[in-house]
Amino acid sequence: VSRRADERPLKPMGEPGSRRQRAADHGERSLIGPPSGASGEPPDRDASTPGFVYVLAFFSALGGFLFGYDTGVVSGAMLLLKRRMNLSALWQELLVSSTVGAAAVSALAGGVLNGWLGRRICILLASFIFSFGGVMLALAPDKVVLLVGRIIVGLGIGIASMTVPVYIAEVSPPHLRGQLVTINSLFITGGQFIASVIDGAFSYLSEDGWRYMLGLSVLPAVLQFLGFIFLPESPRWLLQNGQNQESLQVLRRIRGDQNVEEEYDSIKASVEEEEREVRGGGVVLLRILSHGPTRRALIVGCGLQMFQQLSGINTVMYYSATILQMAGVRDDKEAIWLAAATSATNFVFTLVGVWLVERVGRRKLTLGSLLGTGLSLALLAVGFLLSAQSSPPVTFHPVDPNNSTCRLYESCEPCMLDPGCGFCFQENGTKVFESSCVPVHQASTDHAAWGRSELLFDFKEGKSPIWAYNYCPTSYSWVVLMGLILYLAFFAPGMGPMPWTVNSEIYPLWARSTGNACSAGVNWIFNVLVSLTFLHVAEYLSYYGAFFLYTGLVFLALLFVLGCLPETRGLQLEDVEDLFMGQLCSCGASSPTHNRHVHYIRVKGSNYFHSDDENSDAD
Ligand SMILES: O[C@H]1[C@H](O)[C@@H](O)[C@H](O)[C@@H](O)[C@H]1O
Repeated sequence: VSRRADERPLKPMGEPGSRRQRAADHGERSLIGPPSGASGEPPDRDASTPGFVYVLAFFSALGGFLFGYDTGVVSGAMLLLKRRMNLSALWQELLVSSTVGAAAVSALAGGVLNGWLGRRICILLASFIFSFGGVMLALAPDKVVLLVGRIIVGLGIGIASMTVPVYIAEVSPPHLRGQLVTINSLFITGGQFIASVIDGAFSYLSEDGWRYMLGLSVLPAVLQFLGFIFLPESPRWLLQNGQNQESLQVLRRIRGDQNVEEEYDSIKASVEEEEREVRGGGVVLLRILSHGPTRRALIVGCGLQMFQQLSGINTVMYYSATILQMAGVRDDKEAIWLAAATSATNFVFTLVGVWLVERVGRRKLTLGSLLGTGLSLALLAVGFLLSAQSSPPVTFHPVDPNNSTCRLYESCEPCMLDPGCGFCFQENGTKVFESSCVPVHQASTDHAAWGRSELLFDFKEGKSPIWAYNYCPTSYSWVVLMGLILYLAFFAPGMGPMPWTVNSEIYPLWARSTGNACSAGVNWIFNVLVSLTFLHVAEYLSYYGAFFLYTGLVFLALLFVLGCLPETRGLQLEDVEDLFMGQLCSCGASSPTHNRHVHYIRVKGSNYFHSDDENSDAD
């Protein structure tokens, strides 16, 4: 009967019996020859990390770019498409959410594909799917082909979203892993930013602009496909699949003149031990659930991804245009460019995350980010609350031919929360006058169903009324705007990238594909849930209520991370499992590397560690 791993006590790294020690023991039997770094001096990591690993990270992260581009570009494309193809609200919703839905399905299926075909083939497959879907979208003759294209692109995004972080984590040296995996998230937000710029640039081409917007993603997809024809498979996957020589060759290629023997031994020992421990096969997910440390890792991984989406990032990104309209930006074109500024903020602050991840570690970065995100959400909510309390009254009640609900509202707030109505008003400086609540046009939310000319009749010459759909004019918009900027500045370095980074490193090799598939699936499922429910939540709780709700969820996330997220910085992937040996919610407190950054050096078959205080800062 095999020993249950969750019954094993938590062992400090380097103690006899830890993975590291087992790897060192295994090293004594190594066939590869004496280690080159056995002098007792820590290896000069910066000098010996070859550029090739950055090339690998770049080509892989193009998958992140496509993820960001394809999810980001659709809002701008939809503005043109809904007019060109006369799309109903249902079709618009379908075209937007089908991609995210398809990504959820393919991320879940990606686990099996990853284990079976390997990371490299999966990335090749994803870039092929992206290219094919992109061509289809660019040439689409009608909305049905568009829908099929969007689903195909979504399938690519799902596979890429779970494979790329795993691949980067598996090829990176431990001291750079966090930074390189976080670059994938940087590429996601970079993709969203470029998409918003492309949306802005091509919005002037009202005829065919959407074809360029949707089709341009083919370029990075083809670049990634070509690159990966020449790039190697992950050495860890190769070893797991018995291709030992190939694995060693790849390790030598990606580590340059560094000593690869210890890493090779460590992976090999880990694979062998896993084979013994998880002998018997069966469904990997069931094995994960019945094995304490991996079950706990899965809870942490999925919890992080769930809370990332429950923090409302995609609502805030999507809603930024409306927030800007509240702040007085009334021109459509100007709003599009300012929305690009929002995604630029998200991008720039993700860069801060790349810089911080190896300096402060995943845990502190996530905690700090959550704290700031929660406070910014509260500020956003207060901004919306103040705006609601000073909501301008309806002063003009035109006769409603259809007796719609719009005629019942006395102020802008309930009127704008009703998806069937909009607020029509005149403005003198910040003073609102001659305002009414009228039904929105069935085909487009850009104008009212009727009554515009009737209203115009009453208004002063030369001044046309402003049509506000989804927002109310307010003098507290600056509070909301500040909340928005602070939100992005805090979310982007931590809660944006860390769920992806942490998931790429917390599972043992046998559970890595499935663990990442599940957590990426959770991310996509909550992405759909939050974006589809936002307007309904706002209808019941009002905007400030919705943002207070997100604030509460971020507070829960903070407790979750505080209790359950261990620090993985600087550890070899094979050692991370040891962090989950203890109780789930003691991870933060009992992490063996807490306040201690372990650095191992092999000396003639035995090992010891240098602490951070000595000479091994990972910067
Ligand atoms: O990490 C990413 C990033 O933060 C994006 O901005 C967001 O749109 C995604 O949903 C998220 O997974």
